[in-house]
Amino acid sequence: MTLTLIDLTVAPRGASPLFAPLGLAVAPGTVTSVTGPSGIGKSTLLAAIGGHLGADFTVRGRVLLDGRCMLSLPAERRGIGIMFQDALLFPHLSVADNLAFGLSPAVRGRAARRAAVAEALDHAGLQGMGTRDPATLSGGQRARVALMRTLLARPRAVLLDEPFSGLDPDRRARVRRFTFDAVAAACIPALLVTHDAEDARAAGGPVLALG
Ligand SMILES: Nc1ncnc2c1ncn2[C@@H]1O[C@H](COP(=O)(O)OP(=O)(O)OP(=O)(O)O)[C@@H](O)[C@H]1O
Repeated sequence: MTLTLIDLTVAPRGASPLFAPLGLAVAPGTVTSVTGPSGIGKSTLLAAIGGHLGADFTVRGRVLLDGRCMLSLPAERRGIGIMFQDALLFPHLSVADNLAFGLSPAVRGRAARRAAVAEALDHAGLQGMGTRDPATLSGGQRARVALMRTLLARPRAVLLDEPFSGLDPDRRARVRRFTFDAVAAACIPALLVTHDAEDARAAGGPVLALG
Protein backbone atom coordinates (compact mmCIF):
# COMPACT_ATOMS: atom_id res chain seq x y z
CA MET A 1 0.00 0.00 0.00
CA THR A 2 1.53 3.33 -1.08
CA LEU A 3 0.07 6.73 -0.26
CA THR A 4 0.56 9.20 -3.09
CA LEU A 5 -0.23 12.91 -3.13
CA ILE A 6 -0.27 14.66 -6.48
CA ASP A 7 -0.46 18.45 -6.71
CA LEU A 8 -2.50 18.52 -3.53
CA THR A 9 -3.65 21.89 -2.23
CA VAL A 10 -6.17 22.88 0.41
CA ALA A 11 -7.82 26.29 0.55
CA PRO A 12 -10.33 27.76 2.97
CA ARG A 13 -13.35 28.66 0.84
CA GLY A 14 -12.81 31.97 -0.95
CA ALA A 15 -9.16 32.22 0.17
CA SER A 16 -5.86 31.21 -1.41
CA PRO A 17 -4.38 27.74 -0.77
CA LEU A 18 -2.63 27.26 2.56
CA PHE A 19 0.48 25.77 0.96
CA ALA A 20 2.01 25.21 -2.50
CA PRO A 21 0.86 22.05 -4.34
CA LEU A 22 2.30 18.92 -2.73
CA GLY A 23 3.65 15.84 -4.45
CA LEU A 24 4.74 12.88 -2.38
CA ALA A 25 4.81 9.09 -2.30
CA VAL A 26 4.89 7.33 1.07
CA ALA A 27 6.00 3.71 0.80
CA PRO A 28 4.41 0.94 2.88
CA GLY A 29 5.88 0.62 6.38
CA THR A 30 7.62 4.01 6.20
CA VAL A 31 6.96 7.32 7.96
CA THR A 32 7.19 10.68 6.18
CA SER A 33 7.32 13.67 8.51
CA VAL A 34 5.44 16.89 7.86
CA THR A 35 6.86 20.02 9.48
CA GLY A 36 6.22 23.73 9.16
CA PRO A 37 5.24 26.82 11.10
CA SER A 38 2.10 26.96 13.18
CA GLY A 39 -0.99 27.71 11.09
CA ILE A 40 0.55 26.66 7.75
CA GLY A 41 -2.02 23.86 7.39
CA LYS A 42 -0.42 20.63 8.62
CA SER A 43 -3.50 19.41 10.49
CA THR A 44 -5.71 20.60 7.65
CA LEU A 45 -3.60 18.56 5.22
CA LEU A 46 -4.13 15.40 7.30
CA ALA A 47 -7.85 16.11 7.59
CA ALA A 48 -8.03 16.49 3.80
CA ILE A 49 -6.26 13.16 3.24
CA GLY A 50 -8.41 11.37 5.82
CA GLY A 51 -11.63 12.88 4.50
CA HIS A 52 -12.48 14.87 7.62
CA LEU A 53 -12.43 18.35 6.19
CA GLY A 54 -15.54 20.50 6.43
CA ALA A 55 -17.32 22.01 3.42
CA ASP A 56 -15.60 25.32 4.17
CA PHE A 57 -12.41 24.01 2.50
CA THR A 58 -11.64 23.23 -1.14
CA VAL A 59 -9.25 20.37 -1.85
CA ARG A 60 -7.56 20.12 -5.23
CA GLY A 61 -5.18 17.55 -6.65
CA ARG A 62 -5.14 13.84 -5.96
CA VAL A 63 -4.74 11.48 -3.01
CA LEU A 64 -4.11 7.89 -4.10
CA LEU A 65 -3.90 4.74 -2.00
CA ASP A 66 -2.40 2.02 -4.13
CA GLY A 67 -3.44 3.95 -7.18
CA ARG A 68 -7.04 4.39 -6.10
CA CYS A 69 -8.31 7.95 -5.80
CA MET A 70 -9.53 8.79 -2.30
CA LEU A 71 -10.85 12.32 -2.58
CA SER A 72 -14.27 11.40 -3.85
CA LEU A 73 -14.78 8.81 -1.09
CA PRO A 74 -16.25 9.57 2.35
CA ALA A 75 -13.88 9.10 5.31
CA GLU A 76 -15.32 5.72 6.30
CA ARG A 77 -14.56 4.26 2.88
CA ARG A 78 -10.98 5.51 2.71
CA GLY A 79 -9.71 3.24 5.48
CA ILE A 80 -7.23 5.85 6.67
CA GLY A 81 -6.57 5.97 10.43
CA ILE A 82 -5.86 9.23 12.24
CA MET A 83 -4.27 9.66 15.63
CA PHE A 84 -4.21 13.08 17.25
CA GLN A 85 -2.23 14.69 20.03
CA ASP A 86 -3.66 13.70 23.41
CA ALA A 87 -5.51 10.87 21.67
CA LEU A 88 -8.53 10.42 23.84
CA LEU A 89 -9.62 7.10 25.16
CA PHE A 90 -13.24 6.63 26.17
CA PRO A 91 -13.18 7.20 29.94
CA HIS A 92 -16.27 5.05 30.56
CA LEU A 93 -14.76 2.00 28.82
CA SER A 94 -12.00 -0.28 30.10
CA VAL A 95 -8.69 -0.40 28.27
CA ALA A 96 -9.73 -3.67 26.55
CA ASP A 97 -13.09 -2.23 25.52
CA ASN A 98 -11.36 0.85 24.13
CA LEU A 99 -9.27 -1.49 21.97
CA ALA A 100 -12.30 -3.59 21.01
CA PHE A 101 -14.03 -0.40 19.89
CA GLY A 102 -11.33 0.15 17.26
CA LEU A 103 -11.26 -3.44 16.07
CA SER A 104 -12.10 -3.98 12.42
CA PRO A 105 -15.49 -5.62 11.75
CA ALA A 106 -13.53 -8.00 9.51
CA VAL A 107 -12.44 -9.80 12.69
CA ARG A 108 -15.53 -11.89 13.35
CA GLY A 109 -16.61 -13.95 16.30
CA ARG A 110 -16.28 -13.24 19.97
CA ALA A 111 -13.24 -15.49 20.51
CA ALA A 112 -11.33 -14.02 17.55
CA ARG A 113 -12.10 -10.47 18.68
CA ARG A 114 -11.04 -11.23 22.23
CA ALA A 115 -7.80 -12.77 20.97
CA ALA A 116 -7.08 -9.73 18.78
CA VAL A 117 -7.53 -7.40 21.76
CA ALA A 118 -5.30 -9.60 23.96
CA GLU A 119 -2.64 -9.59 21.26
CA ALA A 120 -2.82 -5.78 21.02
CA LEU A 121 -2.46 -5.47 24.80
CA ASP A 122 0.57 -7.74 24.62
CA HIS A 123 2.01 -5.71 21.81
CA ALA A 124 1.59 -2.50 23.75
CA GLY A 125 3.28 -4.06 26.78
CA LEU A 126 0.03 -3.86 28.73
CA GLN A 127 -0.56 -7.51 29.54
CA GLY A 128 -3.13 -7.92 32.29
CA MET A 129 -4.22 -4.27 32.13
CA GLY A 130 -7.30 -4.83 29.94
CA THR A 131 -9.74 -4.31 32.78
CA ARG A 132 -8.11 -1.08 33.91
CA ASP A 133 -9.78 2.29 33.66
CA PRO A 134 -7.81 4.45 31.12
CA ALA A 135 -7.47 7.17 33.77
CA THR A 136 -5.20 4.83 35.77
CA LEU A 137 -2.66 4.51 32.93
CA SER A 138 0.42 6.66 32.43
CA GLY A 139 0.56 9.08 29.50
CA GLY A 140 2.84 6.72 27.60
CA GLN A 141 0.57 3.74 28.21
CA ARG A 142 -2.45 5.73 27.07
CA ALA A 143 -0.62 6.78 23.91
CA ARG A 144 0.21 3.13 23.16
CA VAL A 145 -3.42 2.08 23.68
CA ALA A 146 -4.59 4.89 21.39
CA LEU A 147 -2.14 3.82 18.70
CA MET A 148 -3.15 0.16 18.99
CA ARG A 149 -6.81 1.19 18.80
CA THR A 150 -6.08 3.07 15.56
CA LEU A 151 -4.18 0.11 14.10
CA LEU A 152 -6.79 -2.48 15.15
CA ALA A 153 -9.15 -0.89 12.65
CA ARG A 154 -6.65 -2.23 10.08
CA PRO A 155 -6.25 1.09 8.32
CA ARG A 156 -4.63 1.12 4.90
CA ALA A 157 -2.63 4.22 5.89
CA VAL A 158 -2.17 6.14 9.11
CA LEU A 159 -1.94 9.87 9.82
CA LEU A 160 -0.27 10.92 13.05
CA ASP A 161 -0.89 14.49 14.21
CA GLU A 162 1.62 15.39 16.93
CA PRO A 163 0.87 12.10 18.69
CA PHE A 164 3.84 12.33 21.05
CA SER A 165 3.67 15.94 22.12
CA GLY A 166 2.05 15.33 25.50
CA LEU A 167 4.86 12.98 26.60
CA ASP A 168 8.04 13.69 28.54
CA PRO A 169 11.28 13.17 26.53
CA ASP A 170 11.95 9.67 27.85
CA ARG A 171 8.45 8.36 27.19
CA ARG A 172 8.35 10.22 23.93
CA ALA A 173 11.36 8.33 22.61
CA ARG A 174 9.91 4.97 23.66
CA VAL A 175 6.37 5.58 22.33
CA ARG A 176 7.89 6.92 19.14
CA ARG A 177 9.94 3.75 18.62
CA PHE A 178 6.87 1.63 19.39
CA THR A 179 4.81 3.62 16.88
CA PHE A 180 7.32 3.42 14.03
CA ASP A 181 7.83 -0.30 14.64
CA ALA A 182 4.06 -0.83 14.58
CA VAL A 183 3.75 1.07 11.28
CA ALA A 184 6.52 -1.07 9.80
CA ALA A 185 4.90 -4.28 11.08
CA ALA A 186 1.50 -3.26 9.68
CA CYS A 187 3.28 -2.42 6.41
CA ILE A 188 1.23 0.72 5.84
CA PRO A 189 2.34 4.22 4.87
CA ALA A 190 2.33 6.89 7.62
CA LEU A 191 2.45 10.67 7.70
CA LEU A 192 3.66 12.27 10.92
CA VAL A 193 3.00 15.92 11.70
CA THR A 194 5.56 17.12 14.20
CA HIS A 195 7.34 20.24 15.46
CA ASP A 196 10.12 18.12 16.86
CA ALA A 197 13.28 17.60 14.79
CA GLU A 198 14.12 14.51 16.85
CA ASP A 199 10.73 12.95 15.93
CA ALA A 200 11.43 13.56 12.26
CA ARG A 201 14.93 12.10 12.53
CA ALA A 202 13.69 9.04 14.39
CA ALA A 203 10.93 8.51 11.80
CA GLY A 204 13.72 7.75 9.35
CA GLY A 205 11.77 8.80 6.26
CA PRO A 206 11.74 11.97 4.17
CA VAL A 207 10.72 15.29 5.71
CA LEU A 208 8.17 17.44 3.97
CA ALA A 209 8.54 21.07 5.10
CA LEU A 210 5.42 23.16 4.47
CA GLY A 211 5.73 26.90 4.04
N1 LIG B 1 -12.86 26.94 8.94
C1 LIG B 1 -11.80 27.64 8.57
N2 LIG B 1 -11.92 28.65 7.68
C2 LIG B 1 -10.85 29.35 7.30
N3 LIG B 1 -9.60 29.11 7.73
C3 LIG B 1 -9.43 28.14 8.61
C4 LIG B 1 -10.51 27.34 9.08
N4 LIG B 1 -10.01 26.44 9.95
C5 LIG B 1 -8.68 26.65 10.00
N5 LIG B 1 -8.33 27.68 9.21
C6 LIG B 1 -6.97 28.19 8.98
O1 LIG B 1 -6.23 27.20 8.30
C7 LIG B 1 -4.86 27.31 8.66
C8 LIG B 1 -4.28 25.95 8.92
O2 LIG B 1 -4.58 25.45 10.23
P1 LIG B 1 -3.94 24.11 10.76
O3 LIG B 1 -4.53 23.81 12.08
O4 LIG B 1 -4.05 23.07 9.71
O5 LIG B 1 -2.41 24.51 10.91
P2 LIG B 1 -1.20 23.69 11.52
O6 LIG B 1 -0.05 23.86 10.56
O7 LIG B 1 -1.63 22.30 11.82
O8 LIG B 1 -0.92 24.51 12.83
P3 LIG B 1 -0.35 24.04 14.27
O9 LIG B 1 1.08 23.65 14.03
O10 LIG B 1 -0.46 25.28 15.09
O11 LIG B 1 -1.21 22.92 14.75
C9 LIG B 1 -4.77 28.26 9.83
O12 LIG B 1 -4.21 29.46 9.38
C10 LIG B 1 -6.22 28.42 10.28
O13 LIG B 1 -6.43 29.72 10.77
